[in-house]
Amino acid sequence: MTKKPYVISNVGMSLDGKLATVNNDSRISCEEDLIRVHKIRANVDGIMVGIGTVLKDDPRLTVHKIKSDKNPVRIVVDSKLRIPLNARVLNKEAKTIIATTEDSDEEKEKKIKILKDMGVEVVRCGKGKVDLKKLMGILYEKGIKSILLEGGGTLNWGMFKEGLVDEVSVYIAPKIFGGKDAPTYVDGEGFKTVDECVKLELKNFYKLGEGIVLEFKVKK
Ligand SMILES: NC(=O)C1=CN([C@@H]2O[C@H](COP(=O)(O)OP(=O)(O)OC[C@H]3O[C@@H](n4cnc5c(N)ncnc54)[C@H](O)[C@@H]3O)[C@@H](O)[C@H]2O)C=CC1
Ligand SMILES: Nc1nc(O)c(N)c(N[C@@H]2O[C@H](COP(=O)(O)O)[C@@H](O)[C@H]2O)n1
Repeated sequence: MTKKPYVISNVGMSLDGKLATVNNDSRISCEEDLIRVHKIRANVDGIMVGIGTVLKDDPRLTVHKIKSDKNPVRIVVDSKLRIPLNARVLNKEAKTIIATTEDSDEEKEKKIKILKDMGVEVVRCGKGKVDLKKLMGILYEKGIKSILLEGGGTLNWGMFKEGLVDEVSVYIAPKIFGGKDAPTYVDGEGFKTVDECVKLELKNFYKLGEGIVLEFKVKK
């Protein structure tokens, strides 16, 4: 495989592995944990989320919980180019790359032009859905050598399935959300057998606020 950025996957989840409640309330991390996450943000070249997260959370994806003179590049994986033009991730606080497919129609080409005029970079790879392996190679060539992957569950699945995640850190809040339709840390279709699944090596764990942080290396 061509060179790729080092990818750290981070989420805040309930004890039952949910990223949000069935009504999409995703206020899981305590303040101490958000500060921990922003320290990671300040030390990576890129922060990546899926369009589902942008549509539901309208995140800023900047370093705003701690002082930092640098904001990483924001990367949104958005196969069908659903990003609203007023999304906060498109503001001027940091550079933004939208990764979309090579699929084309008149409306999509118009939107790409508007995004480019706004100063947003659009990268195209894959058909039907974004080719995440190719995307990683493209981002590496652009100088993005490390990425904090901040979800959601669909993009996390895509990244784990393709073997693109190197490190995992999760904050587990002592809460149970329940709900079979509530988003989980890793959604998608899932691995069929334990043999196929992603294996992790526990590196560190500690109590933070009322929850716990777990840190793993992905076994390759
Ligand atoms: N508690 C936490 O730490 C976090 C919670 N969330 C929650 O997660 C939920 C959003 O998650 P999802 O709806 O799953 O959306 P998502 O953020 O995972 O985005 C999914 C989108 O990724 C795009 N995509 C393109 N190529 C792909 C590929 N090859 N593989 C996978 N995805 C690809 C598709 O356009 C797809 O619709 C929200 O409820 C949000 O609040 C999100 C991030 C962190
Ligand atoms: N670490 C963590 N804990 C939670 O409880 C969360 N809900 C999230 N969400 C992620 O952070 C993004 C919000 O970023 P901004 O503060 O707007 O910069 C959100 O979109 C999720 O990716 N993370």
